[in-house]
Amino acid sequence: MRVNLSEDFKTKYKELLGDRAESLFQAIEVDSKNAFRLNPLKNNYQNVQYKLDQPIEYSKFGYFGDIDGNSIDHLSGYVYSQEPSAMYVAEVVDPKDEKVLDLCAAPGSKTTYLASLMGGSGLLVSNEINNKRARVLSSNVERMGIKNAIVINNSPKDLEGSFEGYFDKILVDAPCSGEGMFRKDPESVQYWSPEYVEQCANRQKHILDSAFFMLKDGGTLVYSTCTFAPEENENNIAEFVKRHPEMEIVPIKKYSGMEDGRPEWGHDNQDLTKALRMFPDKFDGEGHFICKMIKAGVEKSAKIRTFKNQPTKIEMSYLDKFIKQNLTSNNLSEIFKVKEDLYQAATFDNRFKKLHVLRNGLKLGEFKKNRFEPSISWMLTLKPDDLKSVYELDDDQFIKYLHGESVLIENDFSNKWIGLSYQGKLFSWGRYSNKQIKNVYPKGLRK
Ligand SMILES: C[S@@+](CC[C@H](N)C(=O)[O-])C[C@H]1O[C@@H](n2cnc3c(N)ncnc32)[C@H](O)[C@@H]1O
Repeated sequence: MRVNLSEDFKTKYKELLGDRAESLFQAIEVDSKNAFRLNPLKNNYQNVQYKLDQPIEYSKFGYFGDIDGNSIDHLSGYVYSQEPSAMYVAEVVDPKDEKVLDLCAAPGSKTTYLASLMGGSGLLVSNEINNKRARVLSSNVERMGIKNAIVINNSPKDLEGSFEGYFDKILVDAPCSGEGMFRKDPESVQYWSPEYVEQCANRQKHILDSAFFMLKDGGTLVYSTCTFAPEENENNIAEFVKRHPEMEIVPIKKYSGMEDGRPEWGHDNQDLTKALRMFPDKFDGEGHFICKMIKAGVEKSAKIRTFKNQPTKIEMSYLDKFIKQNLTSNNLSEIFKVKEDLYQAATFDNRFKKLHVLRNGLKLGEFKKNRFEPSISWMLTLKPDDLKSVYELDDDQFIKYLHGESVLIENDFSNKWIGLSYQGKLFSWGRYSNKQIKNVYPKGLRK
């Protein structure tokens, strides 16, 4: 036995699923299939070293297969590893040029997928309550070259005060008992107990109520979990729509192997057949539940009160000089400063000022004594044509650079800040001086 399911767990699912329970238990013993997504925000984004011969039919960017976390495709944000079932969640949200809240967002699989679908338009608010996890979320947003996201670290309750009726779409990818992930992460079985399932259901209820409060009339709420537990899925949704009759469950397109939600597990609410379940004995992915709901009423846009904290004239001149020397054009807009850091904002809405913001849009760099120094986040959004100079590293130079070493080269460059690429993918700035590329790869990313 690879996964040590408890007797309580087995008894519960035998009661709920009858004869089918055995096939579920057997599926939990089988190795899960890995998958990854391409990132359409990148230049030539399909140009990756991995085979793209097993596309996932319900995902615009997903493929079955393994990726290597040390590969250039991963480091430069061309690929993101994601379990196949989880990929469908962002597709169900279907975000457009609008205000989207991902309320439980770390480590960022769904946020980065939402950003891929938004293609740089609209505002993506990626919130995570746990600070350590929020920082991982922020680094994934950076790696994937996302410009239109603000990453915040607050509790759902903290957000309510500022965002009543604000968002067009909200995703609650809730913290759950994780039963659907047992086969991918067998260790997690040890945390399971009937009481833990109840605790999760109770926490989810509060998160859902916060989401309801922040959703605009006519807005869409998508709720998802990676657990089988009816308490956390159908039952929670049935009670939620009872508390908030303005919410209507709406159908989700189902692909092969996807099943209807079970009304008998949720107060016999027949609308739950419109929700979606993925069980690993019938579906090529881990266990998941998704429900989509719409809030009654006509959409009206929340008024935005703006703030700005502009760089000084002299700082602007450092930035202009940097751009003139190193870039082919100046496409920046909406820039603002936080301490010495310069950002291109995802939002100037005042409401975010009170929150714990980890990044608002794109960090461009920072002002040092009498100059501007660019940040890697900016590089991860650039294309080779945006830069005056790009240097393609060979295999040895790439390994050295990732270690934090400088690299000697034959070429001469007339400018100082050059784009470094490997296998045609930009992944870092390099500081050129006298036939040497000085290492500026962030210490935390070195290998
Ligand atoms: C299932 S995970 C989210 C996964 C993420 N959406 C992704 O696709 O990468 C749930 C997240 O909810 C967070 N969380 C825990 N308690 C919470 C609470 N009371 N309110 C909001 N989020 C909470 C956890 O820290 C965790 O990061």
